[in-house]
Amino acid sequence: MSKLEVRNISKWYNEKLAVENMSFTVDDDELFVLLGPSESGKTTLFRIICGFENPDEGSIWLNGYDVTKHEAAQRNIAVVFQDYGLNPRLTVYNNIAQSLRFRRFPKSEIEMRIVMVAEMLGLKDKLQVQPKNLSGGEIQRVAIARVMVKDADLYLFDEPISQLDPGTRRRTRQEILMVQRIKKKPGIYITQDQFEAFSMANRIGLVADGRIQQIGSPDELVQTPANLFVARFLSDPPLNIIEGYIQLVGTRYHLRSECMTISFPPPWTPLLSRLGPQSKIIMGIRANIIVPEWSFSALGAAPRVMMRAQVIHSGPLMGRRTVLLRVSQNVEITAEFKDNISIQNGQIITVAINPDQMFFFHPHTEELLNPTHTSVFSMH
Ligand SMILES: Nc1ncnc2c1ncn2[C@@H]1O[C@H](COP(=O)(O)OP(=O)(O)OP(=O)(O)O)[C@@H](O)[C@H]1O
Repeated sequence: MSKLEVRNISKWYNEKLAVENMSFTVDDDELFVLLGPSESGKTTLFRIICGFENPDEGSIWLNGYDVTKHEAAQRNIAVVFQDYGLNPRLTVYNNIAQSLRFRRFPKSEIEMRIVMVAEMLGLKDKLQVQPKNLSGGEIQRVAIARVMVKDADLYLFDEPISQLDPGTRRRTRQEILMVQRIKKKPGIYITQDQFEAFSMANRIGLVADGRIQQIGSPDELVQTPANLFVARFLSDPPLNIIEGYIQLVGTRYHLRSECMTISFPPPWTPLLSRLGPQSKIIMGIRANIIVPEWSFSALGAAPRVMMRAQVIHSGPLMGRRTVLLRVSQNVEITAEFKDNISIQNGQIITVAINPDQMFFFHPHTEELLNPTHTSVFSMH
């Protein structure tokens, strides 16, 4: 068994709690992506896992052993750093060989491993070159080659491709996935880029303000975001956020906002009654769930909330159309229509939203309110 366990890690820098009670495990053969905005605590946790920094609380377990007190060199971890960490005075060959020499591998074994990895990563002709004579993509591949020659218990990648052009990024992502496939060990990949996270991760740990906001597969995070932060972070175009107030009419709760009224089916009643009368609720509406009148047939029998809207602005976006709509005097929302039908500014259209695809968040904690985790509107 080779597995990483991060248990209740916290780290303070003076008054600042950089990492707060973070816990997760990464299994063999799994690539776990730590995704989050700048200053969310990713690098601090990464340094603690590597052994460059001590946690104030919690422990790190590798292969069933507590390695929290082990020096970095005692942990068998392979790392690709953000700045690649190559030695500029050494050739590519010697940069790759460094860690194997440190571990006293025989010369012939070192050569065999380097030749094999250089072949795989297209670096055969560069082995005698110094890093200053390499392109950004080649430097990146040398950094990957250095981790690939090792037999580590854990592979870590800290924002390794943020400085590369899009084509080289794509290639490098494939190479990192190849390391995972070949090594079959736990891997952690750190990034601020949601596209990168979604294209690589088995599971994502989304972090903000030093805390893990949610852990799950890419689909789980998109379909059931734990809170408003997660829903916003994973929405592009940005999430439409509308506030409404609940009202009990007879036995049923309604949510009234300036632009729409939604009648909640009975499974919502216990949850809404706990919020109290007239409580605020935050609605989150992704741009791509707003359906224009000419596509209503696609909704079939799905429940829908209808709104009249005036087109303020519309612009093409890679085969789609992003449209800014005014749906009431003070509320504008962004919709994303799949078809490229021509729309005029000022035009009045009707749009529909399936409330099962909307998110409702607690007014104070901003956690997702979901009474059953199923599509309750469709059933009533
Ligand atoms: N050595 C340090 N001394 C003091 N504060 C620090 C130190 N390292 C990090 N911090 C603070 O801890 C918080 C988390 O920083 P960290 O570098 O872990 O975030 P990050 O998510 O990796 O950000 P980025 O993506 O920009 O690298 C930040 O507020 C940062 O200013």
